[in-house]
Amino acid sequence: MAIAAWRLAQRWCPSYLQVISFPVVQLHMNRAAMTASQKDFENAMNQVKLLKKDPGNEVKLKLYALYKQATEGPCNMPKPGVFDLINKAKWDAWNTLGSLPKETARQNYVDLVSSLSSSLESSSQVEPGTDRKSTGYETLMVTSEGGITKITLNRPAKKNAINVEMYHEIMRALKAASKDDSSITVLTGNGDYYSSGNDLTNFTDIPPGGVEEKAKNSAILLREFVGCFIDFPKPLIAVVNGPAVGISVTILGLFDVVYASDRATFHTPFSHLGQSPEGCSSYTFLKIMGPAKATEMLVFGKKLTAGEACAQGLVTAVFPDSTFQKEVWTRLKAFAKLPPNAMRISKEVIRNREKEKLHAVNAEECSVLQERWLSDECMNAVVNFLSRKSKL
Ligand SMILES: CCCCCC/C=C/C(=O)SCCNC(=O)CCNC(=O)[C@H](O)C(C)(C)COP(=O)(O)OP(=O)(O)OC[C@H]1O[C@@H](n2cnc3c(N)ncnc32)[C@H](O)[C@@H]1OP(=O)(O)O
Repeated sequence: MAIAAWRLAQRWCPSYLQVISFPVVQLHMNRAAMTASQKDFENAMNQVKLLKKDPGNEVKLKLYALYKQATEGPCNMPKPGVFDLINKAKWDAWNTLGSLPKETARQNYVDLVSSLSSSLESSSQVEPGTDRKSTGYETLMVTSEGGITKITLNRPAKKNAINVEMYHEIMRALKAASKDDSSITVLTGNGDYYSSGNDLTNFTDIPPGGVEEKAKNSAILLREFVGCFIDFPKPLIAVVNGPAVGISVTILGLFDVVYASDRATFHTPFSHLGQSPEGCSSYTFLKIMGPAKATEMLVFGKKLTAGEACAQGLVTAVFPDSTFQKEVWTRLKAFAKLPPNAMRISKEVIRNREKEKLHAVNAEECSVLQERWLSDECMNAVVNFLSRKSKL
């Protein structure tokens, strides 16, 4: 069976990636050490064998990298030479995962295979209604299982920077999650980052109307995006698997629960970028941590550790990175078993009186930002990042 999968993989792989073999073979050697999640992992390997279409080199590299990370940990091989194209591509894919814990890699592997299984017409028989994967997302992985819809930001090579497509896809996924039969919704990131915030290349695609039109369109998009979080009707949980920057931090004030790995950091460097706060943080952060602490973050760009963010109320609980996924998902699975209508109505009672205020704050923040994006301070910061002169 393993050899058949390997042959299939070989058939899929065109020229320069031909030696990327699927890690099914090694998996069979590890059967003895199987745990519950190891079982899921093996099921995922079997799913791969049932795919009828080639998922493409990018996906195959992701599968390879996640397998290596899940079984061997962070990339420990010397970097291949520039002319060794195949091994360099594999090494790059693995190395991009940084210090992603083995358990997370295993989970991400399972999620990736699940999303492929639906989109590439798996021939396996999946019991209807037990484990649905949404297709048609380029920048996300979306799964719905056991009462939990999980939205995973999936641009790990770009530290899950949110490009225009991802803004739209997150809105679409949230709208779908608000209507599906899941009880709770989770947002998390694939790879070593939760998200590096707004993709700074968003500012480079200038329409015929020039930078003013770009700023206007961006403000409209941002307002709609944040509005989806304000209005989201079910319990919304952030599983912050690694560092979070910019808008991925500010919208946390609109989540109901925020769980963080102790590897996560929280950074809103708006002044450094010539920008101003969004995601309703100019209101929610003040309520959560008081004006002085909020000012340190939002005006002076102080980066918080997960422990500090928890002490200040932005984060609900922090877990050691090594047990993060296990501990968090145990909790989430228990929450998902609670009566869904009671949870939705309780959220409504807690949040509804603030909604109008939040929409007004959102509108004001977007209008201020629309001006900021046209400032020299902002344009210089973006140019400096894009010309590799500065990072956070
Ligand atoms: C519609 C518009 C709405 C706007 C809403 C307003 C939102 C505001 C914000 O979110 S402000 C925050 C913006 N984010 C940043 O300024 C982060 C910029 N990134 C960095 O400083 C660094 O990349 C880092 C500290 C996050 C990580 O550093 P490091 O570990 O050294 O990794 P790399 O820099 O090599 O990154 C790998 C790869 O990812 C690309 N990348 C990372 N972050 C972004 C980003 N925010 N935008 C675009 N690209 C990003 C980086 O360029 C590398 O790409 P490459 O491999 O070189 O192709």
